[in-house]
Amino acid sequence: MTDAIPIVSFERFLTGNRADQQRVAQQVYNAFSTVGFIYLKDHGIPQQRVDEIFALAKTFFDLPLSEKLNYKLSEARVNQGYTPDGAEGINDHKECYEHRRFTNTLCPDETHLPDFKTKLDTFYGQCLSLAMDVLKCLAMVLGLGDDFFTHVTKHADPQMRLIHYPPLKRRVIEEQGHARIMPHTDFGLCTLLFQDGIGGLEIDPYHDGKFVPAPPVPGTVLVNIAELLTRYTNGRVKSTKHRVVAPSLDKYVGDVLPARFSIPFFVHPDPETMIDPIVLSSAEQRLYEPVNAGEWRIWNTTKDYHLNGAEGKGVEVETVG
Ligand SMILES: O=C(O)CCC(=O)C(=O)O
Ligand SMILES: [Fe+2]
Repeated sequence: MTDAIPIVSFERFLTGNRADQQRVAQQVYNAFSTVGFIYLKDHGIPQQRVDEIFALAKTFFDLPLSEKLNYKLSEARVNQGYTPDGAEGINDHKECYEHRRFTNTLCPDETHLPDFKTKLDTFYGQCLSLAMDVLKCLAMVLGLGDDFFTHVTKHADPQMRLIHYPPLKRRVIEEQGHARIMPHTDFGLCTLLFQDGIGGLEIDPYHDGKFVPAPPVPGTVLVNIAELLTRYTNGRVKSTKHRVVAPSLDKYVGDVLPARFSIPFFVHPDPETMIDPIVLSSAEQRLYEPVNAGEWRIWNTTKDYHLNGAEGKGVEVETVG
C-alpha cells in the first residue's frame, strides 16, 4: 500500500549532470506538491549505517529509566535530551532522545555509552547533507537559486530524534483517541524519517482525513514537508498529517505489539528567518502571514511538551485574505 507515496531514486541527483538533477528535482517537487511525502532510495546513506544507529537507539532505551532521566530534556529553547513516555501527552505512547548539531549537553558520554555521541554526530552530518540536497531540489524547481535554503540554514540546528515506542497491548492504541503518536503535521521545513520493520505509520495523502499506511520500504528514507515550508512556498508544497497506530492485522497478529523504533530528522531554518511566503508573480496572493522561524519553533516545542491534548501536535494554519 505504498501507492500513494512515490518512490524516487536520488542517485542521478547525487551523481548526474544538471539535466539529470533537474529531472529528479521535478519528481521530488511533484510528490511534495501533492501527497507531501516521498520514499527516497539510493540516497547515499548506507543501510549498514542506518542499522547501526537503530542498534544504538536500542542500547540507549534499554538503559534503566533512572539512568535515562539523567539526560532529561528540560528546556524547549534547547530541546535536547531524553523525554520519557507521556511527556508529549498521555495519549501518545513513546519515549525519545533528541540530538542536536551544536550543543548536546544531555548526551551520554564515552564512559556511559561508548561511541553513542560520535556515531550520532556522523549520522547527523549525513542526514543534514541529504536534507539540504532535497531542499535544493525545491529551490531548483521554483527558480529560487540553488543555494536559497543554504542561506537560511547556516547556523540552524536541526533535530535528530530517536524514538522508542514500547511494546503495548493492541487494544490500548486502538482505543479512541490513543495512538503510538497522534495525528500531526511537522512544524519545521522538512523531515527525513527512518523507520524499522514493524510498521504502523500512516499518512493522510489526499488531505481528506483518510489515512493510509506508509509501510517500511527497505533501503529508503521517507521525506516529508513540514509546515514552515508550506508557508514559505505559499502553499505549493504540502505538509501532510501522519500518525503511528497499530500495524494492520494482516501485517502483525497478536495482542501485544512489539516495540517500534524510528528516527526522524527535523530540519529548521535559522531562527532569525522571517518566513514570508514567496510569491512567483505580482498577481499571486500571499496565503499566510509572515512568522519568525525561531519564535515559531519555541512556541511549537513548548506546546508539544506541555499543552498537548488529544489532537496531538497538529497546528491550524491561518490563512489571510
Ligand atoms: O515514528 C514515526 O514513524 C513518526 C514520527 C513522527 O512523525 C514525529 O516524530 O514527528
Ligand atoms: Fe511527524
